Amino acid sequence: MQIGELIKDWPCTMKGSIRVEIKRVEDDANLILPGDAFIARKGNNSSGISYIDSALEKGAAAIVVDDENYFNEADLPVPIIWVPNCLSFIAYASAKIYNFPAEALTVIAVTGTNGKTTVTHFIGQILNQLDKRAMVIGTNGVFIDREKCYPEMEALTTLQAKNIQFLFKEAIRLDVPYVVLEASSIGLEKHRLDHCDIDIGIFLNVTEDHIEDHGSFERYKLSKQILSTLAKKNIINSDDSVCRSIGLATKGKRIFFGKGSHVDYFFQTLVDGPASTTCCIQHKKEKHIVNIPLVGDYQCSNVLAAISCIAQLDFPLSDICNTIGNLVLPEGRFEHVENQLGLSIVVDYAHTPDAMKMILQTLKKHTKRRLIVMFSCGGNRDKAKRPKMGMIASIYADYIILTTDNARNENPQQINKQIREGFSSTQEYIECLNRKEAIEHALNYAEKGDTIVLLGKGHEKTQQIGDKQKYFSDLVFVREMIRQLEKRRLNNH
Ligand SMILES: CC(=O)N[C@H]1[C@@H](OP(=O)(O)OP(=O)(O)OC[C@H]2O[C@@H](n3ccc(=O)[nH]c3=O)[C@H](O)[C@@H]2O)O[C@H](CO)[C@@H](O)[C@@H]1O[C@H](C)C(=O)N[C@@H](C)C(=O)N[C@H](CCC(=O)O)C(=O)O
Ligand SMILES: Nc1ncnc2c1ncn2[C@@H]1O[C@H](COP(=O)(O)OP(=O)(O)OP(=O)(O)O)[C@@H](O)[C@H]1O
Repeated sequence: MQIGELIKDWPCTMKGSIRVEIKRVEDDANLILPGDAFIARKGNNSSGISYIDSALEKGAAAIVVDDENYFNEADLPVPIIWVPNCLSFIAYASAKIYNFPAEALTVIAVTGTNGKTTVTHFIGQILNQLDKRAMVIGTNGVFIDREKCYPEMEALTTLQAKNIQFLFKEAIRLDVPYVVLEASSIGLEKHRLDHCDIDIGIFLNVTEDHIEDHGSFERYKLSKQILSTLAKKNIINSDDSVCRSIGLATKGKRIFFGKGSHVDYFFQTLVDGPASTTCCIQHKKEKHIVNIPLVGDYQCSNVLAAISCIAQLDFPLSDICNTIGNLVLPEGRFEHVENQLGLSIVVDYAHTPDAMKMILQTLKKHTKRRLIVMFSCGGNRDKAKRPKMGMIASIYADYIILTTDNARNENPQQINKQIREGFSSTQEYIECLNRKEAIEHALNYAEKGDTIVLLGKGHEKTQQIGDKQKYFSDLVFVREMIRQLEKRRLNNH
């Protein structure tokens, strides 16, 4: 596409020829290929302007900036364009280069502090069972019909706009009509979901997370709210007060789901078992009894979010309800680890106060003996949630193992000290900073009938210490340790 065509409907100023051919838009100079337009945007760590020379060496055919002074003074061998905001331009230009692919797809975006990965995967699984192909994009990666693909994509909850638009184009090429993606507050604020032609937006819950990134809870909420303006129809959890207020302020079409019988789709828990939950799902006068193979009211709410969404795509509610018995959680979410030690061992991704409360409340209810909780909090972010998570852990746990969870540039001992501010004075705990040793300690400390829950890392395969990502997987390590313990106990008999 010629650069003139690319920018003709966008506010901008240009120097140079409008006839230069552009293949893609790219904001990382390291990834520039000949014929790309390099978007030299300001970042948190550096400015893309420092990388213009490198982009030109790699064959950039045009440069886009949002720095007016640089634009005025620049004298480059290729066209240069000034736009008011590079991030919003990159979303538009990526969509335009691929001929606005989202318009040919059904796009569903799920936001919320917790449950986005879970609900996007549920929607994908239900669509598959209804014989529809679906692409799911989010924290755990990109999946087509439950197969992981595009492993080279950066691990973000909401991918950069250039990658989302590329995947939309891929979905069309591969004949996948539904794309379900996670909408993080950061992704929404950074325009990654602009020009995605979102058919349905889903609001799960808004509690505390990323407050330091946004500056305040109010701004975090406003970032989430952006989705309600991008989506043609919004599906809102009426049990969450912030979501409800966003829903009520929405001018477009909206559907509410939750526990109250006054909402469009509601559920009532009939049997709350140790491995599954039986619910009555109701829409107007239509009622269905479903057996959800999951525990916890919050999971029923996640399932209802997915059901309400698919029902809006004109699938009969009875057909949708028939698929619920086969739902499985994504990797690292309430994942039971098989063992012959007589223990219940769960790996979970909870890393916010609300998520922690949900999982610990659920586990406590179904634990035969003691609940042993291993966790810490991430470094360089959201300090306020540390004592809150400490308090929640202390309410439910019989024994706590404080460890390290992406301490980044902070001292993990200091992080754990802040967590302990929330502990009750009688709380039994130990600190094992080495995560491997912490898991080992949990397994050695536990006795038959106890429940161990390893929180915070879920599916993740790395631990960030300083600026380095080191390999670590709770799931891999705990399985390995269990095997060794089982062998040792067998030999001792
Ligand atoms: C806050 C945010 O959006 N950060 C992303 C952003 O970084 P940045 O804007 O600070 O960019 P920068 O590093 O200062 O660089 C400025 C510009 O120079 C370019 N550059 C930089 C270096 C270089 O050698 N060459 C070069 O061209 C960069 O590509 C960029 O265009 O652009 C980077 C390059 O694409 C991303 O890797 C980075 O995401 C980082 C990995 C990240 O951790 N983001 C997190 C905070 C994030 O987005 N999280 C949300 C929420 C998750 C949740 O809900 O838990 C998510 O949706 O994932
Ligand atoms: N509806 C919910 N309400 C509160 N907590 C939840 C809910 N659903 C899941 N959780 C908890 O949150 C954890 C993370 O779930 P999930 O990965 O689905 O959320 P997410 O919003 O995608 O998280 P992230 O944005 O960090 O990727 C789960 O392991 C579980 O402990």
